[in-house]
Amino acid sequence: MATKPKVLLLGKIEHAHESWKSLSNLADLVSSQAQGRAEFLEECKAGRWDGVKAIYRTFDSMEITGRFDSELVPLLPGSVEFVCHNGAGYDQVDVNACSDRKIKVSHTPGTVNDCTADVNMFLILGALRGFNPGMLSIREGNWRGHPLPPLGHDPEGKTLGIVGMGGIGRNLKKKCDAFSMKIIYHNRKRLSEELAGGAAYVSFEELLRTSDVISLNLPLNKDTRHKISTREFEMMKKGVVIVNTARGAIIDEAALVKALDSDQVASVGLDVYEDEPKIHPGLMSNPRVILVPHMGTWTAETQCAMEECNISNVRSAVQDGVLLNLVPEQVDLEK
Ligand SMILES: O=CC(=O)O
Repeated sequence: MATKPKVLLLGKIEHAHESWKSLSNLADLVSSQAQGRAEFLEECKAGRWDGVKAIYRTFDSMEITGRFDSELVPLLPGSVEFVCHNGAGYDQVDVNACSDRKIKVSHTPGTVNDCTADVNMFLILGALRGFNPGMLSIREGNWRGHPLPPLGHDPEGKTLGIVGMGGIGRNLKKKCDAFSMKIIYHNRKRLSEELAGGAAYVSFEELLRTSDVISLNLPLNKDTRHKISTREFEMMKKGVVIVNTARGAIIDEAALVKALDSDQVASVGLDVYEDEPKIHPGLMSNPRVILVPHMGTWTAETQCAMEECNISNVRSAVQDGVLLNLVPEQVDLEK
């Protein structure tokens, strides 16, 4: 009888237990007991994962392996053909290092759109309306605080600039339509009229110069790291509001703190940080900054859907040799 391929689990299955178990009809399910990156690399070098065809990894498995980078990927056994990442953002995986080894990478787009855009909406409303100072003072027994917090602003009629018009950006656009905001966007590629849904395409610079609220909805990679820094803050309207549910390192946090301190930026809503779980002290101490601890996808429904999606990718990889949600960088490699 032919031996079954192996599937390596890095991290935990928290919800989709039945689906995960059902994979055992196709593959031997194995998991690492490594307590950290050094131990995991040793396991790889010792041939512990030989025969593994697909890897299911979670965001939190960073604690076990660290980043899937150009040091780790070459140490994976030659049998590994697929890395299935449970998350829409896959900056924890060096896709080029995987492509060099002909390893295909998948992620879980789509499943996260609604819930991430919901947090985005919460941050836009919270930051524009300036709720945070009052929410802090009420818990200190101070009602709205003394002096009173400055008046907030209505979303209606404000220009929202969405940087990155993928699934989350487009979902956010629809939500903001309900608040009568004027939506402009910038994206690597201009979208069809149908996908843009009435949002106007503008250059990055025009978006920075004309938006009242800027929402970052683009992936983190070498081209987008610190895409928003001192120069970009200087181009923005004075008193701009910024929200980020994408990845912290898209913003240069030290430059953001300066822009807040000079009132160039009026308020900020953040779900993600440059060096999670550390938060820049200048953000932590500023009541005009709403801080959410990376909870964009933190709902029962979405966590479950993400796991199911990732398991479907593993199943399809093992059964049919194809990933359902191949990362965009590798789509051309397929041709
Ligand atoms: O941050 C969450 C995700 O990338 O899915």
